[in-house]
Amino acid sequence: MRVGALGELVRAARPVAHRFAGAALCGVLAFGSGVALMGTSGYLISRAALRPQVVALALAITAVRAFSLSRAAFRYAERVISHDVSLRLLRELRVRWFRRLEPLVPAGLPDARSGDLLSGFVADVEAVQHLYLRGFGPPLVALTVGAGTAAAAAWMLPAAGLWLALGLLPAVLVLPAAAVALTRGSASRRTEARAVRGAETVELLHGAPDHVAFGEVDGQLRRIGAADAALARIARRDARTAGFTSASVTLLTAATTLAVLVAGLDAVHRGALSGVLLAALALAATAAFEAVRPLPDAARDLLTARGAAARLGALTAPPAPAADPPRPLPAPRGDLLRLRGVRARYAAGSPWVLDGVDLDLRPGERVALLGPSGAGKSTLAHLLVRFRDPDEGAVILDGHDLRDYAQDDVRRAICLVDQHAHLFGATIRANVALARPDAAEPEIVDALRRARVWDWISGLPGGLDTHVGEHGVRVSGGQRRRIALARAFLSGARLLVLDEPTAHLDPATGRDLLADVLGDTSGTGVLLITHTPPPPGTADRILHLREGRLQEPGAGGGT
Ligand SMILES: Nc1ncnc2c1ncn2[C@@H]1O[C@H](COP(=O)(O)OP(=O)(O)OP(=O)(O)O)[C@@H](O)[C@H]1O
Repeated sequence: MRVGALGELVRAARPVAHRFAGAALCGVLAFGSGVALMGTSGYLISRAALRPQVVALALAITAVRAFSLSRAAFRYAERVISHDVSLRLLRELRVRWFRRLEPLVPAGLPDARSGDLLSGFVADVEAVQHLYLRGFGPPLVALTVGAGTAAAAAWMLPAAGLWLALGLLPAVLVLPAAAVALTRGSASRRTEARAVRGAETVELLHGAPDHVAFGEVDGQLRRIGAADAALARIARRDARTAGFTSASVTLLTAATTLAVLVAGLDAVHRGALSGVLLAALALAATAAFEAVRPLPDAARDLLTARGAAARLGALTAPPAPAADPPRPLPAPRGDLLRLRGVRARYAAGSPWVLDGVDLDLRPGERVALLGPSGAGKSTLAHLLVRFRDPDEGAVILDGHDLRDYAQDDVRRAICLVDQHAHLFGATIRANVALARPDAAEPEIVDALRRARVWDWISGLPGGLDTHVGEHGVRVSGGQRRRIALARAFLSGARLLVLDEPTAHLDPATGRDLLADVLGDTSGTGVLLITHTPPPPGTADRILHLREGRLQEPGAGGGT
């Protein structure tokens, strides 16, 4: 793993480091109690077989009781603390990665498919979370308990300690290395296969009508099936590896116990070890392997977490297309907007989409921006809400460059209703109130009325509380646009940028809507992006975007 990525992940865990240490300590005490329980039990049974006075067994009986209770108590505590750490880390990591991803999203993640993002991002964040509890925790516990048990065994009988150490070493070093070697490629292949399956499934769901219309459902299902089969193959291979390492640990346990037993028997015959300690030694050796059993899985989890961290790093590596200044200016009112010599393009060396745009939008002015498809109208709109910044020139709001304000403040002053305005899978009320969560119902109704959609909503059985479905699938394209428009009206922004608000509307409703939007006398400025000229007399100015520049054919409603 890159040191940077690992270092960052360790830093992210700093707030829960003491809890992690607590979980590891409880783990050590639980496994330690298990070893001690087995050892004292062996001693107790051997000693009891010699039929001493009960009082001579009292200490061993108490110790067995104490260790059986402490093992359960520490195991319980370890589980509670480690789950708590796990959930806290998950929250910390989700927020951390989401914060990184969020600034990249407005300008789009052109290389990512949404299904990939959905399955890959979530799974990767969860895998990184396991780095600590499954990747770092078990080795810490195993090393402490293994070394402690070997040392205790050596204290009783050096040969037993040596055999135990020799048996534990392959379980600590060789088997985890073998697990990593056998599954090296599978962690990334599994994530890729999962991402492909997620992407293809989302593709099937989103494109269902087109798949059905063009008879492509079977083809799409085959692609999902192939991704699923690839996942199953990887899972079978992983299961074989897990079976191999688990069986190997069992074999090592049996062989080491046998070796300790033989060494112990020899020592008993030589009189170097009391016979009642023989069973204690052998059983403690068996118990010590319980602590090292999770190590091969831990090594695989480390590998998976490493890959996940690398993918998350790569996904969020591109610099954000717009960033907040270190000390933002106070929020602008959003009165006067100026563009000066604005040039923008999507890649260095590619043609300029905007090539020297100058524009003044005075308070309350209503301007229509026309241009053929691909002329750069949406690109211009994105510059106004800082989804991206101009490559050259400046967008100036209330006398200051947009880049001197916090992005959120700019978006409160200038509200964009994008071509692809999104409706969330919630009620109409929630979708509109998103712009101003404290808005009263009459304000929401008023916004919907201005967007010319209230008549339809008021006739619905659920009214404002009608659910629009995921991505607004239960409402028509035109209704979706108008609900999004109502959201912009409710926002209270001083300048609205409306990208094709009349798409999907019948000509009469479209005309009425434009007349309402442009005829608004509340002082809100409007930049209307459209392919078709607005009704005569409604816009203060009509501008044309051609070859990256704005041209003004004349004031008024005609073109
Ligand atoms: N994310 C992007 N990456 C690369 N090129 C892009 C990107 N977005 C837009 N473009 C290109 O920039 C040009 C302008 O696109 P833009 O969406 O601004 O045009 P538009 O005038 O809004 O078109 P329409 O009226 O069809 O919506 C197009 O040639 C388009 O292919």
